[in-house]
Amino acid sequence: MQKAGDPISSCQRVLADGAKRRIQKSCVLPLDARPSSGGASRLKTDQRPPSALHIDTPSPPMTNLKFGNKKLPNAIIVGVKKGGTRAVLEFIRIHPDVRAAGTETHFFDRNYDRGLEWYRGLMPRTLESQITMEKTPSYFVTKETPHRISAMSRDTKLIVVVRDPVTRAISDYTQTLTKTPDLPSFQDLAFRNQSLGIVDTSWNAIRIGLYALHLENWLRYFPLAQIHFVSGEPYHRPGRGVGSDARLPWVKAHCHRQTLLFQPHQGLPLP
Ligand SMILES: Nc1ncnc2c1ncn2[C@@H]1O[C@H](COP(=O)(O)OS(=O)(=O)O)[C@@H](OP(=O)(O)O)[C@H]1O
Repeated sequence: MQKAGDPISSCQRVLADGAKRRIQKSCVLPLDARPSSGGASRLKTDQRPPSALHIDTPSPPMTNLKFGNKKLPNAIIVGVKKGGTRAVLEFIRIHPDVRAAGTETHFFDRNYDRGLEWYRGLMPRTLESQITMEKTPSYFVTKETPHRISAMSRDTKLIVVVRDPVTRAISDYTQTLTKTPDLPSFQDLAFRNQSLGIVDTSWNAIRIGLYALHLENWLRYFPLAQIHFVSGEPYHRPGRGVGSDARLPWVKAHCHRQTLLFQPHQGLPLP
């Protein structure tokens, strides 16, 4: 693995050229893990001098190669919805030893009946040394999920991205509002009695933010040490959360600040 002080690597140059992350990650593949190329059809491998094996054989485009196997995730971002989970996953997966499912699988809450092989099929191919991840924020508040994940593997690392529950609720409400424009106001939904200030904790946008309540369910199946909590707050400031985040030192190690491009208004690294 590259050290923080190393000069710019070929991987970083690829990133600087604007190539896709998939190519960037291929930079770190050990030579002995690369499959032999299609040049063998012209000359049998055992007829060739050993020195020529890697020199005069044209390589197929890297994007056409399939490395490794699909594995069940070692780590899952289980929540919380609107906590900044996408940003955290995108920053973590900059690390060349991490590969993640592109979309939310919802396996443990909506698709459990499809079985583990279906779930495995959604995962990216990884080498032995690489970590497989996925994120589905609704897992955190789904009663069955902790038990189901522990049945898959009790060693699964869990990541929970938390955010101020009030701003989280507003973010959640705003998203719903875009799909349902005639939704009652936030205040109408948030309070059971506005004049007495009694909050309606049964409203989903509020209920999701009762982190301690949901956590109790997880602690029945996983020790606290296996659950990693991340504050999503730094990720909510455009342009922050990467170079300045001491918890993600590998981001600095693998990417020069200048090569990390940001989506305007959001701050996610470009795919
Ligand atoms: N760096 C960065 N890039 C992009 N978006 C960021 C980032 N940091 C935080 N956010 C804010 O996180 C909110 C979305 O959270 P999630 O990714 O967990 O949403 S979801 O549950 O997957 O729908 C959503 O919050 P709101 O804007 O308040 O709705 C995003 O703006």
